[in-house]
Amino acid sequence: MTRAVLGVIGGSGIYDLPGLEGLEDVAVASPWGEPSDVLRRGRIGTTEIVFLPRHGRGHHYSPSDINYRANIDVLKRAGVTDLVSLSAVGSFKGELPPGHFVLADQFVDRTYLRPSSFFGRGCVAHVAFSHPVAPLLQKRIARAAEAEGIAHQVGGTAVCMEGPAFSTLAESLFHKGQGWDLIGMTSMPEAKLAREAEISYAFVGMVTDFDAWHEEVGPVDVSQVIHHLHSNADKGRRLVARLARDFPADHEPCPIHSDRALEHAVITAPEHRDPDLVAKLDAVAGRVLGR
Ligand SMILES: CSC[C@H]1O[C@H](OP(=O)(O)O)[C@H](O)[C@@H]1O
Ligand SMILES: Nc1ncnc2[nH]cnc12
Repeated sequence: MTRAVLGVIGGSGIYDLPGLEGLEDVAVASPWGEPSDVLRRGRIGTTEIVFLPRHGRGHHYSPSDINYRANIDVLKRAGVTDLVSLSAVGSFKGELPPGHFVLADQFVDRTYLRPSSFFGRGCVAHVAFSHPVAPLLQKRIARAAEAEGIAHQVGGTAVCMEGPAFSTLAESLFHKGQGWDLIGMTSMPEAKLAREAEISYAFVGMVTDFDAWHEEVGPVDVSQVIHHLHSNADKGRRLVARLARDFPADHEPCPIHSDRALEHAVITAPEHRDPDLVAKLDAVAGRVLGR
């Protein structure tokens, strides 16, 4: 049995988690570079929580500048077993208006400026990623949303764009035409890296706008986005508090093996592995690389 540690990545508008007991800030070093901020550790009830604001406190990293590898690496080093990603998103559906939460479980990666794997030359690994979200964690979040009376949809597809500018009208109509639900700028490569690090991951998209497609609403209005960011942030914090309150003491083995994703993934023969890369992988892949 592994003790559960609930990680929370706060997105735009969520730079803190009030209500943590026994709070301490811990600067965790990573061989992958600078994470977005120090980790804030604490407890809600008996559940251990580790919180990291994705853009840093003060929001100084743009979506393309975030060191996603360092963020996931330090969360792994802190013992995080289950990770909830909170993210402000645009919606492609009239029935998913600002204020709605969407527990997306599919992603389309349209980013192009971000390293998206811990692995590479000298240690190649291929993890399964057809189902990026851990179903038991998603179910627990859905129950917490229900209990808190937060309007939400379970499941959905989020496209991740590079940003930081919002989409053109043509892009927005194209994305909507695909039948996708949401657009954001940060789910990728975060979700992929969590899988490589064998952390069970779930995503909460908190809708702030209708992107650019909506004829009556028009283009994204940043002042409206910020208004909704603030009201969503309060609900997001309530959601996490409820999730934590009812969280099991031990990590629940993931039925789709998101917590064992590296079991057969490393393909480079031991004698051909780059010792420097293997050393950097101590936290993420130590379980299978024998470190
Ligand atoms: C302020 S709206 C655009 C900004 O908000 C989202 O950030 P996050 O996913 O961290 O909540 C979006 O991805 C953009 O970075
Ligand atoms: N319309 C949008 N496009 C991309 N990211 C977003 N985050 C919030 N709203 C967004």
